[in-house]
Amino acid sequence: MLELRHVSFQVTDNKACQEIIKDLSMCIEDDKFVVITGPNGGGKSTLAKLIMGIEKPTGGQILWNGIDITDMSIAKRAKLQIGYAFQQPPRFKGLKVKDLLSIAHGSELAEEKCCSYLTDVGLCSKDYLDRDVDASLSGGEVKRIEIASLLARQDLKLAIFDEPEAGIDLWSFAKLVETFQKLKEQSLKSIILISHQERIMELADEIIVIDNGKVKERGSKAEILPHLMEQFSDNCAFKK
Ligand SMILES: Nc1ncnc2c1ncn2[C@@H]1O[C@H](COP(=O)(O)OP(=O)(O)OP(=O)(O)O)[C@@H](O)[C@H]1O
Repeated sequence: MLELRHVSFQVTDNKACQEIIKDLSMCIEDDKFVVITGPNGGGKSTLAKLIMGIEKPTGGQILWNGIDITDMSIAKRAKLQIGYAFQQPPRFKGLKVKDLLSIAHGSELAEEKCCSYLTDVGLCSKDYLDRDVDASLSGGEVKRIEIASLLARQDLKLAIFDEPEAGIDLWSFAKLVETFQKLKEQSLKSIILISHQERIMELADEIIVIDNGKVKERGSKAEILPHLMEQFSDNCAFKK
């Protein structure tokens, strides 16, 4: 179980202090598929980065299966089987896609297995295995390779996907929805998926709305989705 206790995160910008996450407490139960949503700038990615250790909270505690991970490095959290796919993934000059997938997997992956992870994210695998994960890939390609590398981490107990739909075409998005549906059915890990997409929210066991650095609402999709769509239909934060 993941537990956040009174977590806060402040930054100082031009001498002004901004509180991005505000005394936020929540638990994510094991093997749940949780979608985090909410308006742009509400603090969703920051929250994901705090869970992964990319940012350090300025207050509060984060516990993973009862272990206090608040001050742990990203590498240590990765060893505790927590993984994160960035909203804007990094590129690795000189590293081939098949090698990235093997590194993520933790051992040499057979070509056939690499291909199946790439197919799961809507990429025609044979075209990509030997490509470098560098600036020659488009934004949507690198994004899907990043998601495939998290899928290749079979040991994960908590997988965090930050807006997997961002920059992805409609055909690949349909494939991704199918892949997330399969992950949910396997029920082998907790999944936190940050998304604005109704079709992804429909997969959720639970939806958490983060707004202005706080949990604004949380509940089942039956409780949250209908009025969420109503509430935000005018400001285009959510797309069908
Ligand atoms: N290191 C930082 N320094 C200054 N401001 C920051 C920093 N990190 C985040 N912010 C600000 O905090 C707010 C929350 O950012 P965050 O990326 O977490 O939002 P989000 O909910 O993921 O938004 P979106 O839906 O647009 O991806 C934004 O206003 C952002 O500009």
